[in-house]
Amino acid sequence: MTASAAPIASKLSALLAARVVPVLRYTDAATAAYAAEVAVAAGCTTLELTWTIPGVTDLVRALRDKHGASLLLGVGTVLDESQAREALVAGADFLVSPALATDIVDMAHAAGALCLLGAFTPTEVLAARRAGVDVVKVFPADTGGPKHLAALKSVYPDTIFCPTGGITQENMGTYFAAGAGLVGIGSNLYDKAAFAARDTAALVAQITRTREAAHG
Ligand SMILES: O=C[C@H](O)COP(=O)(O)O
Repeated sequence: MTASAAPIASKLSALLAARVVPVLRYTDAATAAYAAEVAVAAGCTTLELTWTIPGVTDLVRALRDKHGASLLLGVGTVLDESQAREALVAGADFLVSPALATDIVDMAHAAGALCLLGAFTPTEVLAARRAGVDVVKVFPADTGGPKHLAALKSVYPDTIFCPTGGITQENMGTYFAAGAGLVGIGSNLYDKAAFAARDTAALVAQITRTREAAHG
């Protein structure tokens, strides 16, 4: 495993400090690479690259080579041990699954990486906690909204929640108020017209505003 030697605790601190995790889900690697560079230019210190990006592990390596250990790189939509292993070998700092893929938690930790598993119900959150996850990804967040998150937080106050799915710059404050430790933003992070036009300056300005809003 080639995950950075930084201890898991410091990676968790860095993830929480970021507040917003850009979730890059694209069907081609070049578009994902562009989205990653825009996010970094806007000051994002962490990125989640979904397994659905062709050659995602090559992209992880390329971003690591270019930006070093200070950029916290996660691989998302990890569904099984084989994907987890490849992501960790590529140097992922964290793994994210949309579901209770409890078999990848110990693998991540053994490689010095964090693990975020998806859960939606109180029973699923309990299973995620028992598996030792670092953060529970409440997915899909907008199905239950901030009230659902607040209800989960009320019974699991020491769990770090990362609602993901339908989060926007406009609504993320309601999730933080409901107890989110951080949020994942995918399709709403980039203005679609600006992204299509590859208007980097506009995108950087927009994402900078989102980051600043997340820090209150
Ligand atoms: O894995 C998470 C989702 O792809 C992100 O959802 P979103 O695009 O609604 O933010």
